[in-house]
Amino acid sequence: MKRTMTIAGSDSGGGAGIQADLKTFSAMGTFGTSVITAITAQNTLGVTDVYGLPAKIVESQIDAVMSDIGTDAAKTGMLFSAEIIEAVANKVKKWEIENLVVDPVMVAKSGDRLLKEDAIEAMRRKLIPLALVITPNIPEAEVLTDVSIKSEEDRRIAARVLHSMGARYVIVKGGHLEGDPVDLLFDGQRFHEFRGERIHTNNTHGTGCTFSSAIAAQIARGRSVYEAISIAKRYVSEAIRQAPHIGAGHGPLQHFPKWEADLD
Ligand SMILES: Nc1ncnc2c1ncn2[C@@H]1O[C@H](COP(=O)(O)OP(=O)(O)OP(=O)(O)O)[C@@H](O)[C@H]1O
Ligand SMILES: Cc1ncc(COP(=O)(O)O)c(N)n1
Repeated sequence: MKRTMTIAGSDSGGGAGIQADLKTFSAMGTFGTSVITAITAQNTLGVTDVYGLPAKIVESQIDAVMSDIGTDAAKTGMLFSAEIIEAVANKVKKWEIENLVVDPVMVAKSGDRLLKEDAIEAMRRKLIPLALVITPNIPEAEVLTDVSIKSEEDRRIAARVLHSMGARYVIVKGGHLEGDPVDLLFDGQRFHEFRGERIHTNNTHGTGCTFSSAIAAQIARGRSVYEAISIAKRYVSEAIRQAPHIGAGHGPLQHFPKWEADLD
């Protein structure tokens, strides 16, 4: 069985973070392991408290997983601080993790901050150069590149800047745009658009986490980055469509046991 590791924050509400990642890994037929960076007290309405863990325990969790179980791909989500980002980057190098998907999580759907302001430079310099795939949404791409994205041309410029920082594949997600969500991939040479149909709903808590985890799991299973993104997009759409209507705010998605089995 292929192995997938998430390095991310815990969401007590079960909709995003580590919890969404493990559900997605499982649905994709991979064995998921988890490295927790921060604990959030969170539900569908928002984040009421955050406790960042010391970088040392993040490092020892990675060592514990890698020294015994290993991984075929990994993803990062909420990394909270510059110290944690540096610790993760060092361990990714030490353990030679090449299939790394970086979801540069900065704020929750509710608007609460999940990454300290002074950690953005560490993300740019230490982690992005190690990424096989980086999956920013539009506001994250703007913060990382200092490009204000007002048009499709601006989005392409931002994707090029992120590629020049060292990420091999850049996908700037279109969930925050008006109309049907189109995600833009840049592989260093060509642009490719992944088109979806907008589902009008409040149940979108965890879409970004689910998307990046599904990409990591499909890469672990040997698919190309293009195939992995296309499968991840179908999975997220279906997971939004069948969301269970839990909580009074941005509700979580529905995950599907053994979804992978239906693919081939
Ligand atoms: N309402 C929607 N209907 C269909 N697809 C969506 C919708 N919202 C987001 N998506 C898709 O979900 C995936 C995640 O994108 P999104 O831009 O929402 O990520 P995100 O902004 O990181 O998530 P979040 O805002 O929860 O942090 C993308 O493939 C996007 O196109
Ligand atoms: C612990 C944690 N990590 C990430 C997110 C972002 O969620 P999304 O998947 O919606 O981008 C979150 N709300 N909480």
